[in-house]
Order: sequence, then C-alpha cells, then structure tokens
Amino acid sequence: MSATPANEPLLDYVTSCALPTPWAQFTLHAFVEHGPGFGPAGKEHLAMVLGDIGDGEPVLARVHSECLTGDVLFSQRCDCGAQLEGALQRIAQEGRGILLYLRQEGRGIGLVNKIRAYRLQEAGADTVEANLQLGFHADARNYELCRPMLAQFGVKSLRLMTNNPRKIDAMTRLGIQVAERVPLLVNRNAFNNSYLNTKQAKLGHMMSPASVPVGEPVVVTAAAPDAS
Ligand SMILES: Nc1nc2c(ncn2[C@@H]2O[C@H](COP(=O)(O)OP(=O)(O)OP(=O)(O)O)[C@@H](O)[C@H]2O)c(=O)[nH]1
Ligand SMILES: [Zn+2]
Repeated sequence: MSATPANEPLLDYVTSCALPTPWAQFTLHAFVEHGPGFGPAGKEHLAMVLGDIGDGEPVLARVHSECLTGDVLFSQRCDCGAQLEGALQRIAQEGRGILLYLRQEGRGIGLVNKIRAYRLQEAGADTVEANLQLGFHADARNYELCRPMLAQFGVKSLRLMTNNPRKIDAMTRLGIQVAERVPLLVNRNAFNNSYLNTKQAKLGHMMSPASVPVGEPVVVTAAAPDAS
C-alpha cells in the first residue's frame, strides 16, 4: 500500500507484527523507502504503536533518529538509548502512543561518519564542529517521512517527546500539529555532559541542567515550545 501523494517521499507501508517489550505489547509497523528524497532507496523505517491513535486526539509521540551506538550498544556518549527507553515507557504508562524509528543514523551522516566524528571529538572538537570538519551540516536530518508515516495511522496532532526545537519546527512545517512538547530529559552523565551542553548551546535544545533518571521523563503541559 503506498502512502505517497505528489511531492511526498516515496514510502511503502509493508506489514506489521506484535512486538512485546518489557513495558507493553506494541504493534511494530514496517515501511520501506524506495525513491529519491529523504535517503538511499531501500531504507527500512519503523513505527511502534500502542492503543487507538487514530481517534483525532493528540497522540503521545516520539520521533527517534537511529543511534546504533546508543540504542543498541549501550553507549553513554549520548542520551539516545535512555530517550528511546524513556519514550516507550511513557507510551506504555499512558497505554496510547507512537514511536517513529527513523533510519537517519548520526544525525543523517551515517554510522561510520558518526564514528569519524566521535574520533574528532576525542581530539577536542564538539559534536557540531566535528560534523563541520567532516564536511557535513551540523544536523543533516530530514523529517519528511513523518508525514506519510503518521498519515498511515490517521495521526495529525502530536504530544511530542523531544527537547529539540528544530524537530518541532520540522513537524509544523510538514503540517503536523504539535499540541504539546513533552520534555525527555534522561541519563545526563559524565560521558555525555558536554555533548548535552553543546546541543543546548549550539543546536538550541531545551535542557534543564538537572539530571532525571532513566525511565522517568519529565512531563510538562506547555502548549507551545519555549526557549528555556
Ligand atoms: N553526527 C553525530 N551524530 C550524533 C552524535 N551523537 C548522537 N548523534 C546522532 O544524533 C541523533 C539524535 O539526535 P540528538 O541531537 O541526540 O537528539 P534529537 O533527536 O535532535 O532531539 P531529542 O528529540 O530531544 O532527542 C541520532 O541519529 C544519533 O546517532 C554525534 O556526536 N555526532
Ligand atoms: Zn546517540
């Protein structure tokens, strides 16, 4: 089944299965990208869905960019793995929500280039400087796929778990309403502290200096993203 109106990235919805996790049994939906635009053809993207999300009410959502080192290999250099876990726990607590797992590793530069960037960071560069030294943008991600992926489930409005104002802007530009921002502040530690500070200073991430334990994302009910 295709979800590709004119000018939309070419994305096929393929199939789904049950996905039991430690927190809830989600339904895992598989998409394949097969055309120009967002990334290389053949990339596989995922949505994890819980509950009735097509009823028109804003949906608790996480738009998660792939981070193999953090999501799978337990890296403490970033907060990705803890954010993934925290988001799924939060959706499970509410019994309703969606997590889009976008295969844009390394903020869109790919896994090997991210490891090159880590190497430069070990020589003193910060996360933004390292990307620039490698000839990439600070953040090379593209969120266009979110529109057909969310449309597949009839989702038009999100309660978006993120600290990234650019992600909120990107959703809004795509015509996806962000009814609420839900901060996702997890796992600040000695290894990722300066990385998180750089995200706040150079990429505009909305961070509290306080550490919040894994699995306990702070939730506020601000109607719109703020600059704090
Ligand atoms: N190039 C590069 N990518 C990184 C680095 N650290 C993490 N990433 C990637 O960054 C992406 C996650 O982006 P983040 O900036 O951590 O967070 P975000 O998704 O923008 O914002 P949140 O919604 O608040 O989590 C994943 O694709 C990671 O692989 C790094 O040092 N360099
Ligand atoms: Zn990461």
